[in-house]
Amino acid sequence: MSTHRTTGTTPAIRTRALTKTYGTHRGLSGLDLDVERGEVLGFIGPNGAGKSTTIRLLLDLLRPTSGTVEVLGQDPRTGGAGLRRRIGYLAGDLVLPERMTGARVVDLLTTLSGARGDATVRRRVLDLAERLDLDLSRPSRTLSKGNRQKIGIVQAFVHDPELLVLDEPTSGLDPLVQQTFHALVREAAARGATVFMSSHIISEVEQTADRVAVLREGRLIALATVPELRARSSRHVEVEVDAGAGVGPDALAADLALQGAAVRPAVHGGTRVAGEFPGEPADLVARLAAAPWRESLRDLVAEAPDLEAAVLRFYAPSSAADRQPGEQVPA
Ligand SMILES: Nc1ncnc2c1ncn2[C@@H]1O[C@H](COP(=O)(O)OP(=O)(O)OP(=O)(O)O)[C@@H](O)[C@H]1O
Repeated sequence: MSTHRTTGTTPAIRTRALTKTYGTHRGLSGLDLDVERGEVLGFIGPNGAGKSTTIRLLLDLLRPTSGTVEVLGQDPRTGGAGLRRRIGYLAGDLVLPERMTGARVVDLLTTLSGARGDATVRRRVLDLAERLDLDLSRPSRTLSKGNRQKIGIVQAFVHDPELLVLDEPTSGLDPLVQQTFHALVREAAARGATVFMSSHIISEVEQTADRVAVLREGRLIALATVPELRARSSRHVEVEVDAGAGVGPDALAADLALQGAAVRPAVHGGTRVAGEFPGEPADLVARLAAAPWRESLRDLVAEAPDLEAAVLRFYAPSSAADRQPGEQVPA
């Protein structure tokens, strides 16, 4: 295992005005981003937002048009093999040699990344394969997309790198394997590794990410912690009171400050409304406790906050146009 993780004083990743254009086409525009050591950062954005471009710039697979990038305190351009060995990388467009077995591919890639084929690494390969339910004895060409992706995950994690850079890592994985993957990310973070992982949907990163950076059309349009996003997103709430309470739907919605309230069929023959509650759970409890109809409450539903909806507001062209890069999620 590496001994120099969490000892660095510089961020694991630092970009300043990082820009990449493809001819006249914009790939990434002026990215300023610090990813702290030991942090899990979810890098999300719709197709074509510039996620893979950023990742390739971090790994010196692409060169910036302008701006700077530092990875583990070094310039990826000059860091060479020494720097690469400290990084576990899963490519978004993973291509595997068709005839090689999973075991051979992992062996080759771990050798290239500098992890010698010692007993610790061999044990780690077998452990990862077992946890991911991956048969290493089969040639890559006979594997499904999800099983190929597992090979990519094994080779990224096997040498316990200081920094994991993962491009759409859960692509093709079934929900059970996704849970195993999230556990691997949490374990890596627990030992002090930094994880930079891209996705186009937040639900894939919210379980593990400390912060989420939202990219759209090559620009960083939001950077927030998951709790901040959660606090700023609304939750779907339904309340139902006894018919005998004589409370109308408008009063119910007003007492709870529900947004976009609509009348719903009442399960128990009373009055039922549904709407979005934008505050914290404690605010909802306080409003319920203060409501004149609280003794007549028959049913209550309060769903988990919809982070997807909160983030989708940033994807909408109108919301992004005037926002500055890095601006926090508004309330
Ligand atoms: N080699 C290239 N030549 C020209 N344009 C490119 C090239 N690579 C990327 N682009 C363009 O740059 C923009 C950003 O692409 P990028 O692949 O970084 O986005 P992404 O966020 O990773 O998207 P996805 O989620 O679809 O993988 C897109 O408009 C894309 O068409």
